[in-house]
Amino acid sequence: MEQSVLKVEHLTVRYGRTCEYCRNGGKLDKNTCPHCKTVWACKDVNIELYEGEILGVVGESGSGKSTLMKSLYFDFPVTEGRGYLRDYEGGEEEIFSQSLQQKKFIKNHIMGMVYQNPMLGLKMDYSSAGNIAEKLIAAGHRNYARMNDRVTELLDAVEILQSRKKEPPKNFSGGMQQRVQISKALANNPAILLLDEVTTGLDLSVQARVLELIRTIRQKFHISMLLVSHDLAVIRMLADRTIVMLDGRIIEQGLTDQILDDPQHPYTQQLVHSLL
Ligand SMILES: Nc1ncnc2c1ncn2[C@@H]1O[C@H](COP(=O)(O)OP(=O)(O)OP(=O)(O)O)[C@@H](O)[C@H]1O
Repeated sequence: MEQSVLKVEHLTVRYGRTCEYCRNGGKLDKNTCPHCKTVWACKDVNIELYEGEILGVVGESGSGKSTLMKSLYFDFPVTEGRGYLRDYEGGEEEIFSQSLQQKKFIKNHIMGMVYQNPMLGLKMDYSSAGNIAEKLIAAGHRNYARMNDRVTELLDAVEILQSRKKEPPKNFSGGMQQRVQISKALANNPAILLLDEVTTGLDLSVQARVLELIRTIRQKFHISMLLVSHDLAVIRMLADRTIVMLDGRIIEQGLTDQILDDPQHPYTQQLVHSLL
């Protein structure tokens, strides 16, 4: 088996102080402790992401998908669990326990994130080129000409006209904002791209272009992606393998075709059949 680029073991994220009942594995009401009301947003999640693959994460609203992505990107702390990146200290160092500075290094060099809400990933008042340059500078770039070349290359890759590179994303349509966000996330050639519901809320035709772009980027840059979506059509189009989340836990995983054509868990069956 080839080496994974990302390995996550027993990831748990909870909101609340917990009580003896839920700490000892008492039955939850969906993801919430009936006694102390602690929310177990992710519980004992294990993931391996391999080089060049797209791993889909699907599940209903509240199943823990965004929590998983945001905790992988260190947007908030995990309660328990371990993570390892092939490109960080050869996969030998646990990432969640690193210092803030090391986490920044990982975010600037090894992982890129594209949020559902472009306001979380972009400075809406900066120029698009400035947004990308910010990411390059954070990774230590200082040479203006080289940065300018890289910005040109990235905007070309996401099909944003060079004539618009000085415009701020707030002037752009939702689909264009997502493309600027993708170019910013790719700025420092990360090994891994995290994509959190990136086409949700876009018109169907715009959605199709963004999805096509993601496919092209995977082929061109051979980048590994973790792709969260509640939309099975998006998952079918892009993901090689898929994990299904319910109430903070992974309940089923496998090759995407297998999961969608022959779901085993009753919840996945319901999810798939509701689309037929
Ligand atoms: N700050 C918080 N405090 C308490 N509970 C929270 C907090 N943030 C998220 N949750 C809860 O954690 C659970 C997982 O939420 P999360 O946003 O990860 O789900 P999701 O699958 O991404 O859903 P959606 O698609 O609606 O964003 C939900 O029950 C949510 O209410």
